[in-house]
Amino acid sequence: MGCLDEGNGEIENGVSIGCGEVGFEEEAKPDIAAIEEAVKVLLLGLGEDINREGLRKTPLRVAKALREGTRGYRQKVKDIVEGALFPEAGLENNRIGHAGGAGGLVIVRDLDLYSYCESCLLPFQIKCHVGYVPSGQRVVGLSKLSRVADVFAKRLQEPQRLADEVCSALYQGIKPAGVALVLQCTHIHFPDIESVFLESSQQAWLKTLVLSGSGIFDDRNADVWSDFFCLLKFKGIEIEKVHLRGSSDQWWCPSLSALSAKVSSKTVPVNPAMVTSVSSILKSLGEDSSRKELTGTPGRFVKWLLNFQSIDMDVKLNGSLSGGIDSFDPDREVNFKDRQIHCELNLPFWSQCEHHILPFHGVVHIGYFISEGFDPIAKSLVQSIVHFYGFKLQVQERLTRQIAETIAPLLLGGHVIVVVEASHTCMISRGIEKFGSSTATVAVLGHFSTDLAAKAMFFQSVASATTSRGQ
Ligand SMILES: Nc1nc2c(ncn2[C@@H]2O[C@H](COP(=O)(O)OP(=O)(O)OP(=O)(O)O)[C@@H](O)[C@H]2O)c(=O)[nH]1
Ligand SMILES: [Zn+2]
Repeated sequence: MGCLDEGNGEIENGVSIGCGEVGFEEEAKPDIAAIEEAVKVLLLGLGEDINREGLRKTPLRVAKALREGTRGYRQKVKDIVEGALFPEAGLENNRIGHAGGAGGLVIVRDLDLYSYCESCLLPFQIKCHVGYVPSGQRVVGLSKLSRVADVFAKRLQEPQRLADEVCSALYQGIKPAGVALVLQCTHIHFPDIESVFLESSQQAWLKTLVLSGSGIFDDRNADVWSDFFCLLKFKGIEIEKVHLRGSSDQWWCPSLSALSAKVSSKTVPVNPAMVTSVSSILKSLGEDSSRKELTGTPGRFVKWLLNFQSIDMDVKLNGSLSGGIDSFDPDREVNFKDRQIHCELNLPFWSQCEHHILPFHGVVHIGYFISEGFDPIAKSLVQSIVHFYGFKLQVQERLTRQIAETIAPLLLGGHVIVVVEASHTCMISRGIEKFGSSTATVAVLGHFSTDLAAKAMFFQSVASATTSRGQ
């Protein structure tokens, strides 16, 4: 079995590689109790009752999720790679060419990883493609490429540094001819109340792609890179078609964008006790909260969280509700002879699961009957109702019910059906880590609970809208 040689390389934030070891100088174990106390401060800052049913265990769940999400600080590359280097012959009697353990390119593609964004503390998704060119007649166990990538993903990260750290650790750990990485990173959009109400068509995702190479991949124009991209193309990953983030890109995290900084400076001032508690969470995780990339992070995370307090939104919603409906006549029943089903489909929403304070987001579909002579509810009002209930600490079933119960009184007879489709970061980035999973919930009021044909008609409209959304 191959063994690791001494290798020293300094990686930023005090983490160094010594004989393939990667980890903080001292063993940093997150202080779960301290993180729980800090999360309670955040919940109180949102105007929440920390003793209510859904939130009682939330501080502990959040502390466990953060500990899990930063376990990389406590793992060592050496423990992963050592014992997983296998002797593998190259070409016989030195024929010209390269293959096997002496020069045959190896790539593991489509590794799903999650990391915490160091700028805003939200989890971001990574599609990782990692490859190397073996040398010295030995190859590494394929799973170790993913495990080493996960060591660095399970930290507070930024895409380019993540790619460079994995590349460097593999290059030092395996001692191959070269290592290369392509990371396709996806960050949830960073909505703020103002801009969300202005243009609800905001896309929910921001994407970037970064590369890193060492050894024979050092030179971006080396032939071996075109071999690497060809093997990615077989999986439909066309680098040319993906925005390759360069140094000119002024920011990766949407919370750093000028728009977000400008708009959010207009929203409620950030609560200093909440900012201090996020700084204490960073310290409990063993991070150096004074390192330049982290100095603004607590404030940016609190600004994100303040989207989910419910205080001033009530005013906003009631204002539009009372002014919005003038044709409402509670006694007039729908004349089902000439009724139609009006659908509002693919209304975007963002929310935070109250169990883990992690985003879940997706789309809302709403159907209701309208009669001749009655106008549908203004789409902007329906979208405001969706955002009003989205921007709270929620569970998806409650969100679905609340939207239906708020819309029903605006309708003749109150007949409404609501479907919410969402992906839950808490089920993808941690815990069961089921990438690609999504949850749908339904609320039916009045006639939709008995009129199966009407319900089927609505579901059909959603199905065609979903296909057109390319889901
Ligand atoms: N019904 C429902 N459950 C949710 C929602 N968001 C998060 N959850 C669940 O909340 C539950 C919390 O369960 P706990 O066992 O207390 O916490 P946990 O140990 O973090 O759970 P795991 O996610 O299974 O690791 C999990 O099963 C989550 O999937 C939601 O919108 N609706
Ligand atoms: Zn971010």
